[in-house]
Amino acid sequence: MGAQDTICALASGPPPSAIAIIRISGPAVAEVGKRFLASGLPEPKRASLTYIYDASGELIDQGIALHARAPHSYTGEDTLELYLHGGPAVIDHALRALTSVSGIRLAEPGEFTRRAFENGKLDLTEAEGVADIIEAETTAQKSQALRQLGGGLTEIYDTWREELTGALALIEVMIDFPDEGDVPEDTVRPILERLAKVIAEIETGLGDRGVGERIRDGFRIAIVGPPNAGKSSILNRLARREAAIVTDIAGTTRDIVEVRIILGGQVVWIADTAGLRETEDVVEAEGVRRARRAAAEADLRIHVIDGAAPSPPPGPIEAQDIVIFNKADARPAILPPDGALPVSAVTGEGIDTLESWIAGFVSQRAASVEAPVITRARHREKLAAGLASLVSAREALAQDIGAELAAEDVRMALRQLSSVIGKVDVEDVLGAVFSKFCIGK
Ligand SMILES: Nc1nc2c(ncn2[C@@H]2O[C@H](COP(=O)(O)OP(=O)(O)OP(=O)(O)O)[C@@H](O)[C@H]2O)c(=O)[nH]1
Ligand SMILES: [K+]
Ligand SMILES: [Mg+2]
Repeated sequence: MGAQDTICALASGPPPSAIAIIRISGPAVAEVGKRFLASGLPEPKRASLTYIYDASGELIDQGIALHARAPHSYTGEDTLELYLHGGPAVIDHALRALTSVSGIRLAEPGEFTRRAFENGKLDLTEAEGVADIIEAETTAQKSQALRQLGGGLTEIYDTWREELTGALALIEVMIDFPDEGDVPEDTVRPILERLAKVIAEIETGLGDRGVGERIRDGFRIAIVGPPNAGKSSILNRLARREAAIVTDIAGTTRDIVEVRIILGGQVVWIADTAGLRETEDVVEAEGVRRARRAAAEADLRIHVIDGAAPSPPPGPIEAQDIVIFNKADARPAILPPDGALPVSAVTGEGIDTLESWIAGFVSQRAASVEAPVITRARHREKLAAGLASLVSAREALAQDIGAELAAEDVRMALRQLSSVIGKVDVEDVLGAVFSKFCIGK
């Protein structure tokens, strides 16, 4: 897929729609204007109403053409957008006509944005912001994507890179003038200060409890408790559908059943899990193992006490966790413990309160980090690796012979940070990032 190809795609939603936008980018745009548009290629950035014909002179549609000249376009190449009537026959005719021209083909997913990246219009985190804003379902996701698209992460990484480049230059001075006796403290101190600043900021970024990733991908909540406590019944209440099987047989749920809902303005994944108990049954035991893992990985646990047969919770309860006392409709065997929310999955009692507790938790957690530095696992991995290199550079500097090692570590850290924004050897990363886009973006 050479950059000399001209690409085209439907950029608007699936037909039928009021308007279909067909996007074309690449060197053949001028030819398309000449061959297909009755009034020729319009002036850049001036909308022009025109008839659009195919190569055999058959009318495709009447529509608006909008042209942008390289490099003043989204992709950085010559582009043309056609606003047509959004019917399947129109779209099909237009795309067939365009791709019949040699050098014009249909775009791969994300290829327009990939070209924008390759032409320096966007860095990688900004390109990810483009993908995220299209996927955004909540206002929180949208704001986060907009911040990223606007260079919010780029700015942070650029500051770190600048700081580290400065540190590296100072270390190289130490290496170049090695035989002046002991390295004076004045030489090392500014280097250590720079490293310490970046290390502290990356540590803060990594210690955000995954808020940026959760806003983007959803918060994780696990419903846990003994068999037959009513966990699946609670899940079904929250999901407002029969997502999980409910029976009076203890050990009904084995696999994790996950439901995605929006609460407190956040995407929330609620996982129903197998009842926790010792069991000889291999399948159930595997379910229990998965339940424990889901509980450990969740941002919040909902511990379900069986009001009809209470027993102490089998798993650890963390400060933020919610404890509910289910089957409040049945004559409870004991009073609900302090702080436990009486609920009935059968009558629906207490479910509203449970939802507002969950909403309160996720909106508070989301607001606990003002501007997350990490919004994807990809960022987290690179940052963690970069941090390790910087810590090792700091240790090396503490030793007399360590300047060479420290320089290598700082260079390594720079590479890790640069790859987040796509400034170094990123071919593998690019494939992974852009293939997840929709076609036409
Ligand atoms: N009276 C009453 N019964 C309930 C309530 N919630 C659940 N039950 C009943 O309790 C039994 C177990 O419910 P489930 O939702 O399958 O319980 P579970 O915790 O998912 O069970 P396992 O998956 O086997 O661990 C079923 O017969 C439900 O109808 C409730 O609030 N009140
Ligand atoms: K059950
Ligand atoms: Mg169940």
